[in-house]
Amino acid sequence: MKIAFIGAGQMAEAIISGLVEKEEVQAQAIYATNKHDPEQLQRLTDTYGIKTSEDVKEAVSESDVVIIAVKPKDKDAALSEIKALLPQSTLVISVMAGVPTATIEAQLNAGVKVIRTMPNTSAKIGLGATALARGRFADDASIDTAAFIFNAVGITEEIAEKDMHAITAVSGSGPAYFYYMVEAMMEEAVALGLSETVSEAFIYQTILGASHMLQEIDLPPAVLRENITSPNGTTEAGLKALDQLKVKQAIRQAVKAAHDRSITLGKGE
Ligand SMILES: NC(=O)C1=CN([C@@H]2O[C@H](COP(=O)(O)OP(=O)(O)OC[C@H]3O[C@@H](n4cnc5c(N)ncnc54)[C@H](O)[C@@H]3O)[C@@H](O)[C@H]2O)C=CC1
Ligand SMILES: O=C(O)[C@@H]1CCC=N1
Repeated sequence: MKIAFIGAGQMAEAIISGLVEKEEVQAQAIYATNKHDPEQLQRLTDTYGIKTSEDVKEAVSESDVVIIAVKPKDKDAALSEIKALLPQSTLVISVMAGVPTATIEAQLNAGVKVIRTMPNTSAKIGLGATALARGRFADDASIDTAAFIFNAVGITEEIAEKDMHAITAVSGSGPAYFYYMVEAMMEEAVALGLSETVSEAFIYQTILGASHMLQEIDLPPAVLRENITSPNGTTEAGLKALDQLKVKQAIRQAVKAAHDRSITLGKGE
């Protein structure tokens, strides 16, 4: 399978890195293109052994799958550039937040097969989570192809397209919220006198352990939390501070804000 990436930034690199590492797709069967950043293209070639070019023509006309990985604001330019080059049989996969399949279909040739996805950057290490939604002309084979690509870099699930905004808020943006929490914990750990090295080692291991507990122990997060919280103990004191500052509501508001922004992004705002 030959895959062309239109847009070779953070998300494209995460997918490319995961794919090449897993050896599901040959590096030489991956073609990446972008705009105004030849250094990034050269770096991708040097790092992953893939083909790169600023000229989309060869990449698109030779590929079975074209992955649109530009920012939503750049979609019109990117889609109009590939429209005439795209063979009818090519599957178009979008990773763009918010952008409906109908918008992409309207800007390409009639009947084009489109799969909209929402991956996350953890694809880079094979631990991504990618939601898939089919466009009007996509069939089971289209979903199978998209699932093959994204299963190589994590888990996948087909969902209804209307749920894409919610999944974007939860798993597309989600890693950033955990990094934010780690940044805050690191800052206070150092303020309390721990070295950066010790803080990093213990906080990273703590988040890894908590994640594995959620995955491997058949208990809801609330029970796992209660198991750590001794009456009048340290955890209770910490959680009280979180409650007083309404952190739960703040996190819910963050997810809602990301969801709402996905909707407006999709409208081109
Ligand atoms: N970064 C993330 O965590 C995630 C990003 N996404 C989506 O992935 C897409 C890309 O995001 P990032 O990789 O973060 O952005 P980025 O800014 O790192 O990369 C965008 C790339 O598109 C290229 N580009 C711009 N206009 C172009 C054109 N007309 N033709 C070809 N290339 C063009 C740029 O040169 C750049 O390489 C966005 O639509 C975003 O919503 C989805 C899930 C997660
Ligand atoms: O912030 C964004 O718009 C993209 C989509 C999901 C994660 N990053």
